[in-house]
Amino acid sequence: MTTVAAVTYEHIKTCQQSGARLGRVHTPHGSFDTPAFMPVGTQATVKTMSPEELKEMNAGIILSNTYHLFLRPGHELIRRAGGLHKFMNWDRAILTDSGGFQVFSLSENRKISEEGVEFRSHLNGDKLFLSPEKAMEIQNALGSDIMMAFDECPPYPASYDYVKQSTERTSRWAERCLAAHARGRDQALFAIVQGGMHEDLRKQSAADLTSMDFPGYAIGGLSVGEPKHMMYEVLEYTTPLLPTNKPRYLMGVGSPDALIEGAIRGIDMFDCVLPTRIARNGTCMTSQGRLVIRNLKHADDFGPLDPECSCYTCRNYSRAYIRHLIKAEETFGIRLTTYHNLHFLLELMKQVRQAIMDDRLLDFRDEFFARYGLFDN
Ligand SMILES: CNc1nc2c(CCNC[C@]34C[C@H]5C[C@H](C[C@H](C5)C3)C4)c3nc(N)[nH]c(=O)c3cc2[nH]1
Ligand SMILES: [Zn+2]
Repeated sequence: MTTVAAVTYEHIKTCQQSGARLGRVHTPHGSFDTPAFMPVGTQATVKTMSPEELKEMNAGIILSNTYHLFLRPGHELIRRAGGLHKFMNWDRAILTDSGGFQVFSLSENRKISEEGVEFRSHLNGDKLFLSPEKAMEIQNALGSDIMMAFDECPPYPASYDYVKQSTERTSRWAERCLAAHARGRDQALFAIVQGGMHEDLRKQSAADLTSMDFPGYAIGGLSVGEPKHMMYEVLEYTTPLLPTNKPRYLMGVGSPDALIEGAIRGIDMFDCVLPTRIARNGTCMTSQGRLVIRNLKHADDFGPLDPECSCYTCRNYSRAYIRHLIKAEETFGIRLTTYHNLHFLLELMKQVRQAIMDDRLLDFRDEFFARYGLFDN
């Protein structure tokens, strides 16, 4: 695993049929192929998975989070532990989100100002404050390979004027993040393009941020309840505004269909809680679509979750057994569904990369949808 001092993007080829790109992202903790799905580890763990299991399924990068780790156990403790990699025994790449999104989705009575966001902890009600500078301090303490700029993800729907004010503030915050980011560390700071569903605001945000020359760019403000076709339209006019020699990360996406459609529109990196979250109530992604293991019809089905899957769960356990564990609320049950769902998405991205290599990603999409049925969220 070659490691490099900073984060760089290596373009390998462009799919002649779809325009999607095959690449590799190199980081101080190893490289990963793109388009890539990044398993999410909210509280310094990908729930119920060990680092060894994540490596077994070839996860090259995982996500963690400023907001949750700031609240508990506190970033200073993790700094004293030697950083997040050491703390959670993960020696591959880590990306941390900046916390802004979670303040809006988790905490009560938050107050946003030019300075930053004041909010109450969703754990104990303590009054807390996040700002571009604070978000940089926390992520520097965590030692993640890729840090995200502190931004505001506007709610959907929102007025044009609200999105305009918010997007312009996010650009000013990005400048403050750059200034505050401890220089000389081998951590890469990615900017986050906002602008809601408005082409002129997306253009303005992309122009502001690309003029500051970040090593990578995320597209934020999507997957916030807007119709899928709207998200794809925004991607179609936003991705081309970003440099081709740097990674593009679509935040909070997504379901299998959205991963394929995003790759077709030039996205390299994705994160989504879906596979781990739905696994905890026994819902599994399979090559034939969504499978709810609690359904009675699986009670005496001694076949695997997915006959086409080669994962540890599908090689060793039956639907009947997994259904029993989930009904009995045995934690081994959600370990098995989580392992399978993560493996499914990581495998799907491997097939997407192969389809790009073979210049046939649009054909792959049609074949996938024909068998899968559109995943309904
Ligand atoms: C779902 N749709 C969506 N997500 C979004 C996120 C969070 C990405 N996931 C990181 C996250 C978020 C939570 C849950 C897990 C762990 C940790 C806390 C980090 C993934 C976003 N994050 C930022 N900074 N900005 C956005 O515009 C944004 C838009 C999103 N739209
Ligand atoms: Zn499986």
